[in-house]
Amino acid sequence: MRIAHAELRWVRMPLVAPFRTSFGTSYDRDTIVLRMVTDEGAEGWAECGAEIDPLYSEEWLDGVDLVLRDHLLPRLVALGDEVTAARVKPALEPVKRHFMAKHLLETAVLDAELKSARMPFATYLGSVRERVPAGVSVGIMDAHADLLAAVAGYLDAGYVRIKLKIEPGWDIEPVRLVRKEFGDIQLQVDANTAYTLMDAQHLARLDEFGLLLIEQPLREDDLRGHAELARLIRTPVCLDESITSARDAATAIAMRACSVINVKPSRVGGYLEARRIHDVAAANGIPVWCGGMLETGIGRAPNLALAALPGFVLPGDTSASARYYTQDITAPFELDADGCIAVPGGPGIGVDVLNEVLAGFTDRVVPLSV
Ligand SMILES: O=C(O)CCC(=O)N[C@@H](C(=O)O)c1ccccc1
Repeated sequence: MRIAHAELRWVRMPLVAPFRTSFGTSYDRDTIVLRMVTDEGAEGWAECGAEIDPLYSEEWLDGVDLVLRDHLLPRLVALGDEVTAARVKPALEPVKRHFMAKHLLETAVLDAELKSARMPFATYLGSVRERVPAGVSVGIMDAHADLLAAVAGYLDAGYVRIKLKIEPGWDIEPVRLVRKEFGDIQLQVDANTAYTLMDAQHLARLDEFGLLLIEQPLREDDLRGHAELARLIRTPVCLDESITSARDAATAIAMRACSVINVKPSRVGGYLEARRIHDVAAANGIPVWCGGMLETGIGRAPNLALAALPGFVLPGDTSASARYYTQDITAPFELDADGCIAVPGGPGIGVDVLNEVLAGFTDRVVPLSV
C-alpha cells in the first residue's frame, strides 16, 4: 500500500489527578497522535509514548515530531506502493534508536494494513485471551493517608494488581502500610531508575513484603548493576527502561539482570518488536507484562491485544480509561466484574477515534509531506 496522507496531532488531555513518579509530576497528558491514510482509503492511527520532556527516556515529543518529519517518514514514503508494517523497521534502520518515533509510524501502518485486511490486532499478534486482568499504577503521594485512600479506591474498582511508584524517602514505609492495610493483594513497586547499587541493603528491606517485583530500580544502562542487585535481594527484578529491543531482552536474561520484563511497544519501536521480546522471554521462561504510558484509547486498545499473548502472565498497566481521563478519545475502556478489560475485536486497533472529542483536545495539526 502507499501512504496517501499523514498528519501529526498535538494533543493535551487533563488528568483526573496529578501523577507523580520519581522523575516528575504530570498534571496533563501531552502526546502526539499520528493519523495516516493509505491509497486504498484505510485510516491508520497511533499514539506516541514519549513525554513532553526527556525524563523517562532520551526521547521527548518535540524530538519525535522533528525526527519523524525529517528523517523517518521520508524513508517510509520512499517505499512507494510497497509500504507494509513488516517493512517499516528495515526502512527506518539507518536512523539510530528513536524507538518511540518509529513505533508511531509502524503502528499507524499496521493499523491501516490490518483494517484493509479486516483483521484485529489481537488476531495478527497471536492473542489467546478475550479479556485481560487490569493492574493499576499509583503515583507518589504527599501523605500516607492519600496513598491508602487511592489504593482502597482502586481495589474497590476491581483492579487485580497494585503498582506503587517509589523513590528514596518514599518506599519501605508506604509499602509496609499498604501491605498492613490491604493484606496479600498482588503488589509491586516501580522505581524508574531512582536507586543505585549502594541502596541494595535498603532495597532488601522490601523482601519481607512478598512483592511480585521491583521495576527498574537502577539506571537504564546498568545491566551489570541489576544483575548484582538481583543477587542481593529476593524481590524479583523487572526491567522497563533498560529493554529497548529483543536483543536487549536476550542480553538482560543471559546476564540474569532481570527475571521479569515490562513490555511497552512505544519504548521498543512498535508491536512487532514487542512480540519479539515476548517470544525471547517465553523461550527463556521469563514472564512479561504490558506496561503503560498513560495512553488514551488509541494506544490502550492495541496494548490490550498485546497483553493477551500467552507469555503476558502478569497483570499489566492496562487500566481503565477513567484511571487517567474523564473523557477518552475513544469509547472508554472499563473493568468488568472480574477486574478484566475486554480485548478490542474490531479490525486494526479495533476502536473508533471520537473525532470531535479529539479535535477538542488538539492543540495543533501538523500536516506531513508524503
Ligand atoms: O497506567 C499507565 O499507563 C502508566 C503506568 C506507569 O506507571 N507508567 C510509568 C512507567 O514508568 O512505567 C510512566 C509514567 C509516566 C511516564 C512514563 C512512564
